[in-house]
Amino acid sequence: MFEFLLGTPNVLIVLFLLLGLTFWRFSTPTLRFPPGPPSSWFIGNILSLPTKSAWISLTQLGSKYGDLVCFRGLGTTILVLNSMEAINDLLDRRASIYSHRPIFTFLGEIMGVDQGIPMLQHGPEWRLQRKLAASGLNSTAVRRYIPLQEDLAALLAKKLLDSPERFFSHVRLTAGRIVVGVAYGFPISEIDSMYIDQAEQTMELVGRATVPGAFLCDFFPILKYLPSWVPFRRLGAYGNRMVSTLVSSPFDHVKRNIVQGIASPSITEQLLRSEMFENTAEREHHIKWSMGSLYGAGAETTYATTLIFMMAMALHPEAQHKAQAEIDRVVGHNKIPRIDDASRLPYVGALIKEVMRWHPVLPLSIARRTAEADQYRGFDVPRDTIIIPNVWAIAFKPCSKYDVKSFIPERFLDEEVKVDDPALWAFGFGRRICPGKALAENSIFALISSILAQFEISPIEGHSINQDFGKNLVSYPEPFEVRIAARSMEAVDLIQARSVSCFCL
Ligand code: HEM
Repeated sequence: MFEFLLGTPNVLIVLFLLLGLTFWRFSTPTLRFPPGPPSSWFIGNILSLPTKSAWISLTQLGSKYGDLVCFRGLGTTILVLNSMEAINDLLDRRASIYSHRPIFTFLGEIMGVDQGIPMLQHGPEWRLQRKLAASGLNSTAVRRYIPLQEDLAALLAKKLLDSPERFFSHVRLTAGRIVVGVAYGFPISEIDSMYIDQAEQTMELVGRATVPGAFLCDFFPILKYLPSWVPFRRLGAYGNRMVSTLVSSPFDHVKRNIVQGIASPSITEQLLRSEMFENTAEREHHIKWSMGSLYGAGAETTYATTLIFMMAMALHPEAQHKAQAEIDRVVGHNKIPRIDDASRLPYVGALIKEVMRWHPVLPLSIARRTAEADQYRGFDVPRDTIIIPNVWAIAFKPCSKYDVKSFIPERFLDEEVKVDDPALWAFGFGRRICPGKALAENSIFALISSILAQFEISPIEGHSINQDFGKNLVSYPEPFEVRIAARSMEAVDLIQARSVSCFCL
């Protein structure tokens, strides 16, 4: 688990553990904490906190202990929220207390990721960066990017036609292209060569750093002062350089394009051109980091959702065929739905909601931290408590009529049952709700409806579909194989013709 710390003298680790334990034991006044797994006097119950695929075990613990499950030890208190009611009460109605993020020493401080929106603490810098992002991502502003999203969906269709077996990498590239296109406006050829590869390598390291326990300095921040030759410090310095390049180079590129008069429309271009503000170094820093946050937050989630859709379609042909029949009937046979057709396609809408419910891509949302001590339902919640909104528990809340484990889009069309709409929980809560929600919803509709209209996804004969999922913060499917084939010869012609008419090439 602590592989990156190899080389650190073990005696130092033991010393820090003992110091932490002693401090924690004797510095906590008697408080009333929510229930949780049994505690030992010395180390509390923190070691019972599941790390991999934690959402499943935490949901099981929720059935035993209720909406609130508490873990304590090593100076840390973690409160898991297992219901919409508890999440809304705290993250929304008490947003001034519950909107900080946990402090990740390795990812945040050492790699420098804490300068962008998702990891910034609730305060003036975060507010400013969110405002900049919202100016280009609100539901009106994102209409500007509909042609780009529809073009990229068409290019994905062409790639799926040419080399269907490489669908993982095609979908990943498409999800990245959308976010980079919206944030910086580069043509596709430039995006691929100058951005995506480097972004993916950086995200790989970021993914490793979000696994709890991967870096001991997240438990004992004092370790960050160890000399720079210690392996995890060297890796951190390397990560810091990658993050810095990822954030700076596309921003500088847009600036140069503006000077040369060749910048395409994008959020960065719009912000830099704004006549209401002077582009001081400080404002440029805010824009650079606000835009630099979008790839990490927006590409993986869109990628994961599309892959989950593909797996679900191969496993549930009846739902796929109903959605295809609706598209053929409403939009027309051999026509690709436009994003503006979404409201006319209720079954496709329900299928997308079911994809998001069946396997939420951020099953534990993104954790928060309390800014001050609080009390809830008669329990104490100390300052700096880590809050985990377990949205998996909401997705899998038992339902009287439909099996929660089955893939049944109809549950969202049935007025007799009340199922919490993923639009209300999959994108987070309160002040920190996902600022990319409107863009993401358009992307997901464009990609999924285009694939449904033009392809048939099915299992490969003689092969079972691997249904394992990643266990990190963003949980996407492990490699699986499916057959992806054009629905007809007319569909092949349509895919060819549409892909050459893309303006973004
Ligand atoms: C299916 C797609 C997506 C899902 C499921 C998703 C979900 C989420 C969730 C759960 C959060 C945490 C909110 C909270 O703490 O309450 C979040 C934050 C965020 N998302 Fe998204 N997101 C998606 C796509 C996008 C896209 C396309 C963008 C941008 C282009 C984006 C940008 C962000 C940013 C910047 C944050 C940090 C907000 C903050 O900390 O204040 N997301 N997202």
